[in-house]
Amino acid sequence: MDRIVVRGNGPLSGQIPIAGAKNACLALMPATLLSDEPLTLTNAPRLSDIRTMTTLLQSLGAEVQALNEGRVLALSSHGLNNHTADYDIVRKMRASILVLGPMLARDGRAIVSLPGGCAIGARPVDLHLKALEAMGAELELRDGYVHAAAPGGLKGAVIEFPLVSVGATENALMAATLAKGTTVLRNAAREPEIVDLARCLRKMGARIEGEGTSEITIEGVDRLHGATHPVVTDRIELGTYMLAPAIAGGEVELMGGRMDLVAAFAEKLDAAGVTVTETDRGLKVARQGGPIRAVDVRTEPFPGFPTDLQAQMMALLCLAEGTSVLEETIFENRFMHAPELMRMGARIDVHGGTARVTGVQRLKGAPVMATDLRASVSLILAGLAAEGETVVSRVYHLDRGYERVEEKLGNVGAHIERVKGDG
Ligand SMILES: CC(=O)N[C@H]1[C@@H](OP(=O)(O)OP(=O)(O)OC[C@H]2O[C@@H](n3ccc(=O)[nH]c3=O)[C@H](O)[C@@H]2O)O[C@H](CO)[C@@H](O)[C@@H]1O
Ligand SMILES: C=C(OP(=O)(O)O)C(=O)O
Repeated sequence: MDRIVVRGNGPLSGQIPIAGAKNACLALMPATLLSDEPLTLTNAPRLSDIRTMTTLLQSLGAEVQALNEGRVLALSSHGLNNHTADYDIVRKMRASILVLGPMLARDGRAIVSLPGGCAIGARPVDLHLKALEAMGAELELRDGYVHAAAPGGLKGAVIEFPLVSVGATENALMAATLAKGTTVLRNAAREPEIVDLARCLRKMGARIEGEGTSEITIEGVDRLHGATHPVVTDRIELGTYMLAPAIAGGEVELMGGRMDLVAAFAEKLDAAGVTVTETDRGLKVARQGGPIRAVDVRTEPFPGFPTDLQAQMMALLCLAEGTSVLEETIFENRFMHAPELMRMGARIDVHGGTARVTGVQRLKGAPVMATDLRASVSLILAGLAAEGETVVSRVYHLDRGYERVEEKLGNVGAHIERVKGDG
């Protein structure tokens, strides 16, 4: 397995293009299951998670062609001939559960493996299942699979989520587009990826109002048709690369970046002593004159500070003047990067969902590894500012969500390379 080797070498300068969002694309791809007609997604990111969703959809009999070097995905569910999403694919990626709602809505049946927990938490899918049950689905859990049936079709329902779930909102939203009558989703997730999915579904003929607010209303229609849709910018890739000049110094322009996607995060950067300005091509990020300042961070559903940027923000705060308190409220076990950062000289105390980070003058390179995607990239960011060499192994986590990280950071002056071999 490959490793990423980073050598801290001072200020960065130049431009980094930001790709389409992994988490939007992973919800948009299953939307193809709602229609017989082709769905074309442009601005798709080239990531292993996208290849996993491709394999899953193909296993169901859908066609997925990657065109233009993977930037365009041409999907069609015309030949759908299997309604079972197999454990061997689903266990690799939790977003696989997003095929459940669409398959059930279109054909009245679906069998989908339960995804199981993962490194950052237990991550149950009870809210996805309850929402589908409220729409009239009959569900049975057998041998690790959800067996779902709605022989007479799904029916509109009022669904109030007890907590905000991105995935459950997406599954219910897709299912409701073909349900009979009106569905109201209350306490719905407001993430930009939800808005992007709703816009795509509307292009396919769905009748949806309220996306981006906590109440979404969907009038079911008889059928959806084909569409072409560009995947929204990846706000998590954007935020990650915004942290590169924040940590290493210098000035970097993030091409395609949008302030509305990262407003809560940019506010914390500003408080930490990092300037973010809008340009006509994206966002420009530069370190202000003085040291990095400690800031407190609490992760929350959008529009709050995203949990998917908590690990990367922690890397910055390891070098701040003073003590920062980071509170993780979304996932119960999302501080696995802390012990690895401590191996690089960071001072961090973790108690339950809270981490206290006391800034140090400098970090030192070390061999490190991570057990999830954002933890991995936080170690690369720390490596940009560390003395000596940082070697990050288990790079397959990184490849789930970052395309060519070494190329993007290398182009702005970072000393970073991918070494092929054992990891
Ligand atoms: C592919 C994708 O888009 N992944 C994102 C999505 O994950 P995902 O959609 O899985 O995350 P959710 O928003 O559903 O999870 C939020 C919280 O709700 C809990 N929960 C969720 C569903 C459920 O049925 N029952 C339940 O208890 C989860 O365990 C978690 O504690 O949103 C997360 C929160 O912004 C992000 O970190 C992930 O990157
Ligand atoms: C947690 C993440 O992804 P997933 O929900 O696919 O595990 C992430 O993108 O940081």
